[in-house]
Amino acid sequence: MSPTVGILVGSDADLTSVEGCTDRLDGYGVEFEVEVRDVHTNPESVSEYAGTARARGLKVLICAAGMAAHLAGTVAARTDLPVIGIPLSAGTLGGFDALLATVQMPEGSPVATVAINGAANAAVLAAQILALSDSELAERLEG
Ligand SMILES: Nc1c(C(=O)O)ncn1[C@@H]1O[C@H](COP(=O)(O)O)[C@@H](O)[C@H]1O
Repeated sequence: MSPTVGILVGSDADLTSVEGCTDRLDGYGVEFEVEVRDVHTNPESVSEYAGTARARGLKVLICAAGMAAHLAGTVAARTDLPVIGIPLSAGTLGGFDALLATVQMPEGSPVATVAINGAANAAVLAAQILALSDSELAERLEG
């Protein structure tokens, strides 16, 4: 099956921070893909990913980044798919910078933001969204 959840992280160093998300999605039997895309060094690559996501069968996007975390907001500006943001603790401000950068989106481009390092809840939220049109997944979530 092709993935329904696309997970982007801003850096290779962030990959371990989304393991709580990928482990949960695995447990729910949800197919996902994980890619490293950095909007600061390669904004075109982030735009391309977000702009083609729906056509490639993705239904929910999850973006995790620390510090000046513009990744989720940029993705949200380029797609109508639901976007979940995971602010990561990194640098000197403990993730508060990433939290504000992720959550404070303008009207019309929401990012559903979980807690700092809240990777597991991002998976739960993504699965809940998918379960709206997938009764078998809904049953697995209840169980
Ligand atoms: N906030 C972003 C974005 C982005 O928003 O696209 N890309 C990387 N980063 C963050 O910068 C920090 C250092 O990244 P590097 O490891 O690439 O130097 C990480 O916390 C990453 O999430």
